[in-house]
Amino acid sequence: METKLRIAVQSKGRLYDETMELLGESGIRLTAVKRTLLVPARNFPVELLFLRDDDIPESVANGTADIGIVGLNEVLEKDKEVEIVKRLGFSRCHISLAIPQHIEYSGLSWFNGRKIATSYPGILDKFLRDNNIKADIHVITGSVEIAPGIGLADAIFDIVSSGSTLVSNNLVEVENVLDSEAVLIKAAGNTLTATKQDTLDELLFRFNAVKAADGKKYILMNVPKNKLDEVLSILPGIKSPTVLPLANADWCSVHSVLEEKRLWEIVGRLKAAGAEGILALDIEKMIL
Ligand SMILES: Nc1ncnc2c1ncn2[C@@H]1O[C@H](COP(=O)(O)OP(=O)(O)OP(=O)(O)O)[C@@H](O)[C@H]1O
Ligand SMILES: O=P(O)(O)OC[C@H]1O[C@H](OP(=O)(O)OP(=O)(O)O)[C@H](O)[C@@H]1O
Ligand SMILES: [Mg+2]
Repeated sequence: METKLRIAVQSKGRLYDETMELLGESGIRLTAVKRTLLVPARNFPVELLFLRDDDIPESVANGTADIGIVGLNEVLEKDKEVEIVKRLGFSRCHISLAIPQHIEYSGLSWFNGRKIATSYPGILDKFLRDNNIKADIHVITGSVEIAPGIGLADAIFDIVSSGSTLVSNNLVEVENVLDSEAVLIKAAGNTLTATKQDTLDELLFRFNAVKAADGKKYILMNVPKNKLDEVLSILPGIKSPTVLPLANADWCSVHSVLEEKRLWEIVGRLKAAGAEGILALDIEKMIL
């Protein structure tokens, strides 16, 4: 029996790079650069099945793959028998209704009787039914944003991230229907073999360690002992900061972990409090 955990991943596109980065940071090395559909890892009992993202939910539901990494939007759109094991926090976007900028939006009822272009008819149909709106859904697979401009539809329902595609097509987002991100899925109600479950547990453990380190910095500094209390009161620390003696008995070395977004604010306060020789380092993994 096959003992390798088979993971369906996007073969190219928006999810590909970050999926491969996450697997790489989790220590998984592939046997060869992909060009074949199925590539085993050389140091971990997994193999990657490279697919179009549209096919990932079905491949997991029917057991072709054991797990998959795909956008939540595709999972909901395809509506296959899969369950979400973990939200992965990358490829964040939302799926929204947008209308031409010049229109004064009066609320959801504006969509009654309108024609909406989308690549996500399943999610849109459910949203419209839940809100008692009767609109005409026009399915197109790409370049959805140009539909209103060429008279193909009154509005669109599509992926929005920075919003720049909307702006360049003179559209404005009026309803955010779904917040999406990459998710790890498995077949609903299906139990993996004990060996594959062990592999999945180890994989999730590593993903958590990679994610915990994300956006964190390790900082260390020299502090005069008479300023130690003040410096410690500035540091948020995970539990409590490490304080180590130095050759000069009047000084000590303080180590801690900070959120990167607060780094400059905290460093400024540490300097003012008397800390010197402050170093801020990247953290690769954090095992909590
Ligand atoms: N601009 C964006 N910003 C962030 N995430 C996005 C963006 N566009 C798409 N995504 C996410 O990445 C997923 C894959 O997008 P991509 O454009 O690669 O899909 P695709 O063209 O359908 O690819 P495929 O060829 O595999 O079918 C989307 O389903 C969505 O979850
Ligand atoms: O809000 P924004 O940051 O502009 O991102 C949104 C756009 O990104 C995606 O398209 P992508 O750029 O992947 O091109 P595609 O049409 O080839 O999918 C999506 O289909 C939107 O069109
Ligand atoms: Mg696709």
